[in-house]
Amino acid sequence: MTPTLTEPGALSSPVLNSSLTDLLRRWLPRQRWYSGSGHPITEVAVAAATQLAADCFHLVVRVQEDTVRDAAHYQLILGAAVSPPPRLRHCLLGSVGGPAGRELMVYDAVHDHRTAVLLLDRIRRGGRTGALRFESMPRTSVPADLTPRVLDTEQSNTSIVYGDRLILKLFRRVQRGVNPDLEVPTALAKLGYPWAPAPTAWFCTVDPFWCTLGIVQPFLAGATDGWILARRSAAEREDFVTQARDLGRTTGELHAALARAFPTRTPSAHHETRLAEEMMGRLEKAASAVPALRPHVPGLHAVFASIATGVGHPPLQRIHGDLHLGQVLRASGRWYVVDFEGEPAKPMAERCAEHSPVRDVVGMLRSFDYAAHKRLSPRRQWADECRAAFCAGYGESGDFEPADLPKLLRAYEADRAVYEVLYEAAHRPDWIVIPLHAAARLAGSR
Ligand SMILES: Nc1ncnc2c1ncn2[C@@H]1O[C@H](COP(=O)(O)OP(=O)(O)O)[C@@H](O)[C@H]1O
Ligand SMILES: O=P(O)(O)O[C@H]1O[C@H](CO)[C@@H](O[C@H]2O[C@H](CO)[C@@H](O)[C@H](O)[C@H]2O)[C@H](O)[C@H]1O
Repeated sequence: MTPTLTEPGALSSPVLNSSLTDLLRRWLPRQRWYSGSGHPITEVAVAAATQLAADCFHLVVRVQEDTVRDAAHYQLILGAAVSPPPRLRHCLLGSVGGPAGRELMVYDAVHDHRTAVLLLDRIRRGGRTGALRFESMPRTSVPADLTPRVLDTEQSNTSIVYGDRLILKLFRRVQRGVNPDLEVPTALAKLGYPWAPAPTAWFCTVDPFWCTLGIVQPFLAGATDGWILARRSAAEREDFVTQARDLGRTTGELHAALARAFPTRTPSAHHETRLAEEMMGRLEKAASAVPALRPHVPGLHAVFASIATGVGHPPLQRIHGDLHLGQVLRASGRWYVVDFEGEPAKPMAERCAEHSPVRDVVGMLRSFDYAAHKRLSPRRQWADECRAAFCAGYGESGDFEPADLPKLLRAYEADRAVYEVLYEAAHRPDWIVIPLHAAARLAGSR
């Protein structure tokens, strides 16, 4: 019989635990979805473990980084075997000492199709396994026997597509509470809003705290994401104005639906002063982490200061929170919006709070800028046309005309570019030139 990670006491044995956490300390920072600060990891600990199968464990691990105040938690599903099949070679973490002195190879079992099948089956049946809770929407059912494939797109989490009918997103960095990617589309579906796939099922844990771990939605087969479409169009010098205007309209409609589904708030008298201070604070932090941003600090400060005296602000409301071309899918001549998780690096409470809808507008404006950047394709005019068309479309269905709020738009765009500088520094240093270029433009340095 194959010894496994799950033999009684094996995972909790100090030997295995320490060799597993040593492996994790090296493996985690290399994962695309790891959202560390760049500081060295000082401690990794298994915060909760649930056995899913004889050779497969669901784990929540706590990761503490040097000089970072709060530890982060990540969801992992790990398998272990004395000699895993070659198809799992690409997702091996390394070996740990197993029971009876035998070496076990540990792998990221999310990439094992047996685990993917097991997970969907577990979700389909509902109920509990240890600390895990599996739930479905009333009057929905999850089909059985769908063939899984792990998506290989660039993403912050890990998604598995089942038979081109369902998509399961497994959140990697998890935070206490309901994830807005479950909360928001569920509330939109209750209103009958059709342009965000409605969750079919989900699962959560109660250990080490209550949090959403994964959601299942219908898969929009044949859909293409906006980033691919826009990049293709920019590279081939094709017109994207009609799609951009339609996307603006979709964003305005989305905000109108969100304002019906959740409370809205009139900004206080001091809102813009506080907002300008927050933006300056984020800029200071980013500039101390990324020296290349420093020359633009005075110019960006002036941009933020320009809103501090009050420029008139639309009501605050729930928003998408991380809207860009990769979050919209074109299917049957319509745009659909996905991924309501917000900026993954922000604390959950902040992501679930009311914000300015202008933030989503500039998210998309920045995305057109990315798609047309000369590193990718030299088309400034293409971006300007798309940005104008998007704003015009937004004005047709949203509560305000973006073009009427130039100072606010510029300040929010600069704030988003500052976020992107940090994001690229952490994940794609080769791309940092794109938001740095925007920071320079917005600061008036070029
Ligand atoms: N319902 C869906 N139908 C088809 N494709 C989807 C669906 N939801 C997400 N995707 C695809 O999966 C990718 C990653 O999903 P997303 O929710 O953005 O994950 P992450 O938060 O990890 O970045 C998207 O860019 C999109 O291409
Ligand atoms: O993984 P998420 O989709 O939640 O968002 C994160 O990753 C995005 C990149 O995959 C990042 O978006 C940035 O790059 C895009 C092109 O790849 C561009 O269209 C966006 O405008 C730009 O912000 C996003 O910021 C980040 O939160």
